Amino acid sequence: MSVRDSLTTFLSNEPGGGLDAPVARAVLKISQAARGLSDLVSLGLLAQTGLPAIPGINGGGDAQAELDIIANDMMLDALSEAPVAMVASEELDDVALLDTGAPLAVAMDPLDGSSNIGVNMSIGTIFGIRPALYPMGSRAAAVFEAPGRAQQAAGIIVYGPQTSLVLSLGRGTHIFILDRNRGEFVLAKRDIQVPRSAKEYAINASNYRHWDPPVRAYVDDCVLGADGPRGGDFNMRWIASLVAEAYRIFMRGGIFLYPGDSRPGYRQGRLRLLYEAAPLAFLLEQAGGAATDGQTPILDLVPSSIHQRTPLVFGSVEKVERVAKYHTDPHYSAERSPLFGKRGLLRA
Ligand SMILES: O=P(O)(O)OC[C@H]1O[C@](O)(COP(=O)(O)O)[C@@H](O)[C@@H]1O
Ligand SMILES: [Mg+2]
Ligand SMILES: [Mg+2]
Repeated sequence: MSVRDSLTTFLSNEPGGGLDAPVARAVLKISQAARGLSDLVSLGLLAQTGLPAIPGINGGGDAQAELDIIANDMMLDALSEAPVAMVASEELDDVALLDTGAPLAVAMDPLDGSSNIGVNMSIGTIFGIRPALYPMGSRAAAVFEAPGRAQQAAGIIVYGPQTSLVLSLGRGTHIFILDRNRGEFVLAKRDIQVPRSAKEYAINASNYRHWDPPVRAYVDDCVLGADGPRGGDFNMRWIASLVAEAYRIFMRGGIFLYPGDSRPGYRQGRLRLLYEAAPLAFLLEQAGGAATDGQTPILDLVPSSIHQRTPLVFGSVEKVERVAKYHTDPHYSAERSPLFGKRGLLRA
């Protein structure tokens, strides 16, 4: 395999059946839908405001933009031509049944970062593919009530200046770029590794007052920079598009946090375990990075419902581990900064 091989060539060389393997067929169908979606996004016709043509609320409880609904329909149409038994989508209340005897189940966020549609910023698609294994007679949703480690493949597609696919079939994480002249995704980087050291952190800092003390302490120390216990300065980034933040972290390292907070409905954060956090965690672990809910690896968590939320911390391993220490080790969350006194009061 060489850089510039097509996704089709890449998949045909994968062990376990090449292009005939169910996972390869599902990935190809998703990539074809993504090509169509990329064209639609780049035309901008649905992006004037990002507001919904027909106002609606999705299965996850968020307002839907027209493009959210179109992306969902395009992905579902594509998956109905793949060996997929069922789909759990951010845009559907319940699991959609396709070919019920087929071997795969797909969880997806058809369009992530949709608040960015109207402002011409990167948005994306997130998907995780797992075996459609469930005891006879149980609900279809039970198939998704298994840890993220059950995934066989996962990917994100970023519709940005480039349309990029970050893909793992469980043997490393690879980047493909949509080559519009060839009309297909081509391999751009094989076996990427999340850089270990980086000076960027990403968090929606407007929620500072709602965070728990360990998260405040971590961010306080980043803000203190060279004057604090970290002994060096940081940059902060917030795009409000999970796929775009993730792509930057795959390229440059760093850390992303969307913690639980004290706002009503945000105790478990904002992001969804099954179709946002778990696929990303799969890609990150395959690229030498890490993803937790603050302490526990995301891939060990079992969703109890398809739209369950989770706090999410991901990026370079050492940084993610450091955040966990702020939750468990008083040495990290206290005494190491001039803000100690304030923190002590907060924790009391
Ligand atoms: O507006 P906030 O609270 O900063 O949240 C931003 C987060 O919400 C999301 O937009 C949620 O995804 P959806 O757009 O698929 O609902 C993430 O992409 C992003 O990280
Ligand atoms: Mg999303
Ligand atoms: Mg979405």
